[in-house]
Parts: sequence; structure tokens; C-alpha cells
Amino acid sequence: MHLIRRNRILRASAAIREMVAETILRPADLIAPLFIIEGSGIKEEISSMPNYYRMSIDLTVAEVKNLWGLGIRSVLLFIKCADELKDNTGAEALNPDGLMQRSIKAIKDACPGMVVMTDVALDPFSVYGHDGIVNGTEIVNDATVEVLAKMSVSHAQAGADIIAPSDMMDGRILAIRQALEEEGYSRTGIMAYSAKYASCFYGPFRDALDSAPGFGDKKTYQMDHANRIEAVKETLMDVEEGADIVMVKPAMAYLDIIREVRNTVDVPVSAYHVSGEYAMIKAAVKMGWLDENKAIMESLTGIKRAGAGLIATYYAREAAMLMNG
Ligand SMILES: NCC(=O)CCC(=O)O
Ligand SMILES: [Mg+2]
Repeated sequence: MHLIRRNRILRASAAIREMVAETILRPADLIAPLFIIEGSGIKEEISSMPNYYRMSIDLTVAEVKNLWGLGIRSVLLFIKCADELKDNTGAEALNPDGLMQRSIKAIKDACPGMVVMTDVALDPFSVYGHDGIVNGTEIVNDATVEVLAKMSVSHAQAGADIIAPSDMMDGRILAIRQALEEEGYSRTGIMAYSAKYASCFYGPFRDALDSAPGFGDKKTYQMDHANRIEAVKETLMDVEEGADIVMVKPAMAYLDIIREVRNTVDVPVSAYHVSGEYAMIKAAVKMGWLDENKAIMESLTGIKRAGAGLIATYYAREAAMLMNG
């Protein structure tokens, strides 16, 4: 053999591999989703998400400080709404003293530097478990968008830094941007779930918030997993409407979409490594089939390599600890 190009030279030692690594994951790349419940001193493990918890505000605040210390710079808040407060209008979502609004205030008071992102969608507040107002079997678009805009203003009032609409209604980014401007929240950003697919991988999340759809599925508003070009259309429209960050969700079955979107838009791209992706790793680890730490780093680095500069993941804390050594 007379080889003149020997690729293995750059893989020969840990030092040289570190020197030529193309993708470096940082704690600040990670967004930590948090599930918040009423009460104090409460920490409940989610059955389909081992070692992930719903926590009351006080314990959530302690966790936020811990995440900050690990170098994580953003959290994404979800609340579990009591059944008796659910309706078909999202009234509780607008309550200035609601669990979400109190959580935002408590976190910003305790850890002002942390970028607080808030979920905006009606499913946790809906008697039907749908992301919008229901009429018969229809999820009504425009009336839902009006509520989402009010909900966004309410989160901004409580101190949220970035509103994260996860509902997939048409036109909601423009409506939210306009509502924020009208109310004087010109510094509040929007992270749009732009290409959110109707996915089986959200199953464990719905256990976490008890928000599974009561009838039908979410295929009339979330995207069909067969589609790629449509993701480009959705993300470009959200950028035109005022999205500061766009998102592809889920992540690992959609790496091609992340790359496509990264090559298309001129804003930061995030990806959501969702509950089912977390649960798959956890289940294989429990069986003794995968090394958890290696699976975490390979998964998250792959998502970043695909083009996501920001990754929402239930492994944020573990990954940051691994990165910090
Ligand atoms: N808006 C949040 C979801 O729809 C699900 C997230 C997950 O499965 O982790
Ligand atoms: Mg859209």
C-alpha cells in the first residue's frame, strides 16, 4: 500500500481527538425543562421518566440555582394545572396569580440571571387536553391565538424572558409579538416551536402533566412526520412573524429537519430532546443495554452537530455535570 492520506492520524490519541473535535457541547447550549406543581417541599417522580420530577415552587427554585451553578443558562417552565381549574377557554392560563406566574416570579427573584422561558399552549389548562379551544372535534385556530397572546403578556408581566409557544396554531407568533409590543414588553423574546411534529415520543410528558388529549390526536395542528419541506415553510413563516429562536421537535428522529432548518433560517435553532427520547435511554440503561453517560453525550452532541445550537433536554443537569467533569 502507498497511502498518502492516513485519516487515523487525527484519531490516534485523546489529545489529538480533542484538538480536532468539530462539535463542542457547552452547558449554556442546554435548556432545562421543569415541571412545577402546587404545594411546598413536594417532589414526585414521573413514572415514565425515571429520576425526573414534578416539584413545588420552593424545590424548583433550589434546582434552578443548582442548574445555574452548573453553567446552565435557561429553564423552560411547564406547570401541572389542577383538574378543577381546567376548562375550554384557558382562563386559568391568564390568572396573574396562577402557578406559572408565581413560578416565574419566584425563579427570577432567586436567580435573576437565569433566562426563564415559559410554555405557552392550552393543553395543561384544557379539559380536553388539546392545545387550543375545542369546538365539537375542531381545534379552533384564531380564537386560540387570541388567548395565547394574552397568556404571553401575562407571562411577560410576571417576568418571563422568553415566551415559548408550543401549540402550532397558525399566526400565533405575529399575534404574540404584537401583543407584547402593545403592552410594552419589547424586550421579551419568542422561541417558536416551529416544526413540532405529532409524535409518539411525547407520551411520558403527558403522564408528567396529565395532559393527554381526551379525544382524537394532535395531527390537525402538529406536523406529519413524513414532511420535510413543510418544516422549512413553518420555520420561515415564524421568523417573518417575529420568532427570535425557532425549534424542531422531537430531535433524534428529526436530525435531517434540524440540519435543513439550520441551513435555511438566520436565527438560532433549538431542538427538543423530548420525554420519549429520555425514556428510551433510561429503559435501555435499566436493562443494562446502554451506558447512560455515553448515550447522553452522543445523543446531545449529535443533535448539536445536526445544527441545533440550543437543546431542551431532561438530561440537562447530568450532561452539564459530565461536561464540568
Ligand atoms: N409542549 C411539550 C410537549 O408537547 C412534549 C414534550 C416532551 O415530550 O418532552
Ligand atoms: Mg406555524
